[in-house]
Amino acid sequence: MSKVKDMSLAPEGVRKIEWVQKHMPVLEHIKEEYLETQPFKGITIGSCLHLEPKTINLGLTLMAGGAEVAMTGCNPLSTHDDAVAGAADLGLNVYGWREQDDEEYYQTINMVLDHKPDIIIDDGADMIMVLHNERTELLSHIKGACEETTTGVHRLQAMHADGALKFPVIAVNDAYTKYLFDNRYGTGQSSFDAIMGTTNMVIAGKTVVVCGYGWCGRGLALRAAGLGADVIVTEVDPIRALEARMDGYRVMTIREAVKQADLIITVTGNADIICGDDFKYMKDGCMLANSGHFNVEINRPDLEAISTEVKEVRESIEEFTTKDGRKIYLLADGRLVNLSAARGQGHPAEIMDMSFAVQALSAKHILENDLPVGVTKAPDEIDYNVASLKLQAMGIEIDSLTDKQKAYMANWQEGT
Ligand SMILES: NC(=O)c1ccc[n+]([C@@H]2O[C@H](COP(=O)([O-])OP(=O)(O)OC[C@H]3O[C@@H](n4cnc5c(N)ncnc54)[C@H](O)[C@@H]3O)[C@@H](O)[C@H]2O)c1
Ligand SMILES: N[C@@H](CCSC[C@H]1O[C@@H](n2cnc3c(=O)[nH]cnc32)[C@H](O)[C@@H]1O)C(=O)O
Repeated sequence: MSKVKDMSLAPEGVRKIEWVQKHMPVLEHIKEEYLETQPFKGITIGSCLHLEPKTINLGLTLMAGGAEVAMTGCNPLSTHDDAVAGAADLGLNVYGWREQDDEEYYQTINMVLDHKPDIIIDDGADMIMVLHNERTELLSHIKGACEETTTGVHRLQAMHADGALKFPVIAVNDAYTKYLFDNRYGTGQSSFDAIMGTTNMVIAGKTVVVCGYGWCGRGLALRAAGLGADVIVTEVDPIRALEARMDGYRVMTIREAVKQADLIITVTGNADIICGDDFKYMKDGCMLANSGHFNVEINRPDLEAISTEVKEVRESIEEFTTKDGRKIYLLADGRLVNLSAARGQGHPAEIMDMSFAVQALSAKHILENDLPVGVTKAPDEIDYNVASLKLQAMGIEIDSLTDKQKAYMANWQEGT
């Protein structure tokens, strides 16, 4: 069963799915293995992930392993209508379309839950919240869940600390083969890809402010510098601020940074990073984008409050005219720009290959192990397996420790 916008888009969706499959060798390897071993026979898996070709390929991998798969999106703007039509054609249960309102967004989450999943794969924890708040009759059926992103992991950890979480969760985000590549290089590349595609503007010579120097912020700052920008970082963590400075960026408060910015990108996972009077200090023409979470990092109501007019001047670009006559541009409604902008394609396939390989292996790990209620990291074996398969696919060989080296490293007596 499926609910999508337009099934006539299926052939184009299938073409796009086939393209990413050529660039997701680790997931394809797992798919072949699952086809033989059928680890999910009799199991239903429900997912709430950005619905686009790479995610559909994860769904197909789980289906190849014997699962009944039901999927919906984790963001009202990130669904690709052709990819979901293609997914429905290929036998997945898929519910979603681009530009959902809040009601439709939660309706389609509930449609997935109607399949009575044994395992949940979430991105941002919205599906897990619906399960705990509204669909409590399904809780005892759930064997466990996998969470894709930093903010989702934080929400679930907070939930567990309150004693509210009712099943085990694997923090897929916290796997090395996820955050070191997806959050850093994925967000760095796909955000600029979306910003440049949306605005058709140059980055070289601009002052770009990156708010938050976590894994995503590091990737964004690196790409901004590589594209020729003058990069400013804002932080609240003194260690990360120091690291940003020694990595070569200017570091200052947001109030100072907004005065100099041509482009500001928030990526903190926190709310109100740009709010209130910050908008009053911005230069005419300043552009704002968020690559973090939801649409709360840039406070849109505060920007509206100082504006006399708001209009869409180009796809995914709104122009706010302030009372003092400046123009400020907000991209993709302040939702994560790399996925929500009409031109946002999300991370490259080679990157999602690793993130989704960790998802596919973690789902199997939940089934095969009696995990405690709480949030745990994916086991190291999964990480090393994914990294080794990725290196192999890239044609890269590395050395192994000799017995003499192993003995040396285990020995505490040998000195200078
Ligand atoms: N766009 C994407 O595709 C994508 C990919 C991965 C993660 N994410 C999301 O991006 C966000 C960041 O993820 P991460 O892995 O980099 O997290 P992280 O925890 O590694 O980094 C977040 C950083 O933001 C800083 N911060 C918090 N409040 C701040 C404030 N008021 N001002 C300045 N800095 C502040 C923190 O100190 C921290 O260093 C999360 O919401 C995550 O879910 C998005
Ligand atoms: N529901 C939240 C989730 C934040 S998305 C952040 C996650 O998106 C994931 N992501 C980035 N690009 C893609 C993609 O192309 N396909 C599927 N997931 C992606 C990535 O792994 C990251 O952890 C929101 O919409 O605001």
